[in-house]
Amino acid sequence: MTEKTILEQLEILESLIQERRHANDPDTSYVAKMLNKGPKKIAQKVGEEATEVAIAAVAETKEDLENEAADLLFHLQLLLASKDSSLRAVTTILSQRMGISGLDEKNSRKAE
Ligand SMILES: N=c1c2ncn([C@@H]3O[C@H](COP(=O)(O)OP(=O)(O)OP(=O)(O)O)[C@@H](O)[C@H]3O)c2ncn1[C@@H]1O[C@H](COP(=O)(O)O)[C@@H](O)[C@H]1O
Repeated sequence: MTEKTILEQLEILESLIQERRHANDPDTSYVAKMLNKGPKKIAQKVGEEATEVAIAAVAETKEDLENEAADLLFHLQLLLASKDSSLRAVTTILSQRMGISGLDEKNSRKAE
C-alpha cells in the first residue's frame, strides 16, 4: 500500500466525518456523538487536547506528542465540521499567507 500524503489523509478523515454526520448513530459513532453535542462541547475538547499537546511536548516522549497532536487535529476537524467549515477553508487561508513573513505582518499591524 502506498503511503498517503498529509492532505489525502486529512481529506479522507474529513469525508468520513461528513458521512458520520449524516448517517450515524451517536451510540455507535464517536464522531456522530460529538457532532450531536455541538460546537461548544467540541471546542472544550479542542482546548483540552491542545493542553495535552503542550504537556506532551515538554514532559513526555516524542511518540506521546505525536499521539496527542493526532487527537488535536482530529478534534479540530470535528470543530470545523460542527461550524459548517472545513480544512479546505483553512488551507486556502494558509496558501494566501504564503510568502508573507509573519514578522512583517505583525509589524504592519503595529503600524496601524
Ligand atoms: N481519528 C479518530 C480519532 N482520534 C481520536 N478519537 C477518539 O477521541 C476520543 C477522545 O479522546 P480522549 O483521549 O480524550 O478520550 P477519553 O479518555 O475517552 O476522554 P473523554 O471523552 O472521557 O473526555 C477517544 O474516544 C478516541 O478514540 C478518534 N475517533 C475517531 N477517529 C476517526 O474517525 C473515524 C470514525 O469514528 P466513529 O465515528 O467513532 O466510528 C474512525 O474510524 C477514525 O478514523
